Amino acid sequence: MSADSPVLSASAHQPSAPSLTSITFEYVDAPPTLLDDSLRHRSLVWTRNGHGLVGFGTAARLHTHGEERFARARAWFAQLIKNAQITDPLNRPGTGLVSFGSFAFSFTSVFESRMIIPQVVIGRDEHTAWITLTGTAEELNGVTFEQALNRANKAMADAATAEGSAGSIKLTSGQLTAGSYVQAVKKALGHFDERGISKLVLARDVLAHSSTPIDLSKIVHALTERYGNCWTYSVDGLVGATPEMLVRVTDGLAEARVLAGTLDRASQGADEPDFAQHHLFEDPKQRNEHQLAIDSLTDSLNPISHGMSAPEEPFILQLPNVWHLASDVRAQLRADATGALPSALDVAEIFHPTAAVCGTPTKKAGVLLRELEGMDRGPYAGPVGWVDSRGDGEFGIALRGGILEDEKLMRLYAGCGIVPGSVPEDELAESWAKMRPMRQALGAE
Ligand SMILES: C=C(O[C@H]1C=CC=C(C(=O)O)[C@@H]1O)C(=O)O
Repeated sequence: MSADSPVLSASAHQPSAPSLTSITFEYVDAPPTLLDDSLRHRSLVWTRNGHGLVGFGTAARLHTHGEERFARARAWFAQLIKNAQITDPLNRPGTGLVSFGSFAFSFTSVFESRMIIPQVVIGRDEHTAWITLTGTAEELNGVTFEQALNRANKAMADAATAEGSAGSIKLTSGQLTAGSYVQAVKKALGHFDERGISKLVLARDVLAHSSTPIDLSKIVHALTERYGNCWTYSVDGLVGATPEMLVRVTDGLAEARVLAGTLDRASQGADEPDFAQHHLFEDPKQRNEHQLAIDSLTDSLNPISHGMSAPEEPFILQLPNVWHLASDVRAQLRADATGALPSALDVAEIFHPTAAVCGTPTKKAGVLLRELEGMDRGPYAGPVGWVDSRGDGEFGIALRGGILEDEKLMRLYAGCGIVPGSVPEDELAESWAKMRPMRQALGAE
């Protein structure tokens, strides 16, 4: 098996699921820095504080789009699990057969939502580490741990890019210039009453042109070092570090981190120690924006769960670039009539798009944001993460990131929740603050 093995792929029109074999080995004396050491230009990444998954190569993939993108992905993955031979002595979240996934924000997007089963997965959680190989039965017949380790090392070498000197970065406007973003925010505020909208999240994009090929492993390293508390992701050129967990499912327990309400840390004066408390936690506009995001999540979670716990008040999440109002919500998922619990992918579909990335009410906000942004968000603000054959998994919201459009060009995105009382120029400044992690990772500031 090599990165050049024929890829078993399926398109939206021919969703065929191959017969795969998947073998997991415990990696007993793995170094603590295992995941950081594994990051490469073309690796698939989901990591936080040194835990998570790094994948290499493609054993199978599905590309799909449109309104049925999640349903097709779920059906394909279910069929694939049914056909698979899985040997997994660890039986933990992220071991055994795993698929990475990245989904377009909108059903109108030309971006192809995708599921990718890597040939090699290196994983680590707080207790142990592992290597999973996935391929045909023939390829994996009699494979030992030492061979698995060799294959992992080979996959890492294949996924690396030639070291290039760090290039210079130039930022230019994307589909929405700074001026047209301010105008869009003004227009949004003017439409709220007549359209019955209480919150709209408007995004914009910026292009980062590099003088040399962009090495994604350098970006991912920079993000994990500085934003270790966020979930760093890299899937087929979509890369970033999101602070927002759409849903983590572990054995039927669903957990989400809802964010809405933002303050740029660069705006704090030296003589204002309680700055975030005053300007974020005690600000009625910010609290309203946050409450709308909580309501949207709990409305989606209620019908599929019981025993929900949501805090009465948010906490202040401090990141290197911004503060956010944050709330951690958890609930036990309900089994369906057949006794099956919803998977992380099922729940991601149900939650998407939350009011943190679309608005309230969802449908009306979605229509207005397409009108005012006039751009294709691609996978920005869509679910990104992984799911395993048990249904455990994690999907974050693809924020604070960018998409590699060609080897020297990356498109960065950021959006801001607009509510009555929002000041357009402040929202533009906030969008810059939200792009800071990627601008720094690219060396653009
Ligand atoms: C839409 C984004 O952030 C969301 C998440 C947290 C706080 C937000 C805000 O305060 O506007 C946004 O709703 C983005 O980073 O592109």
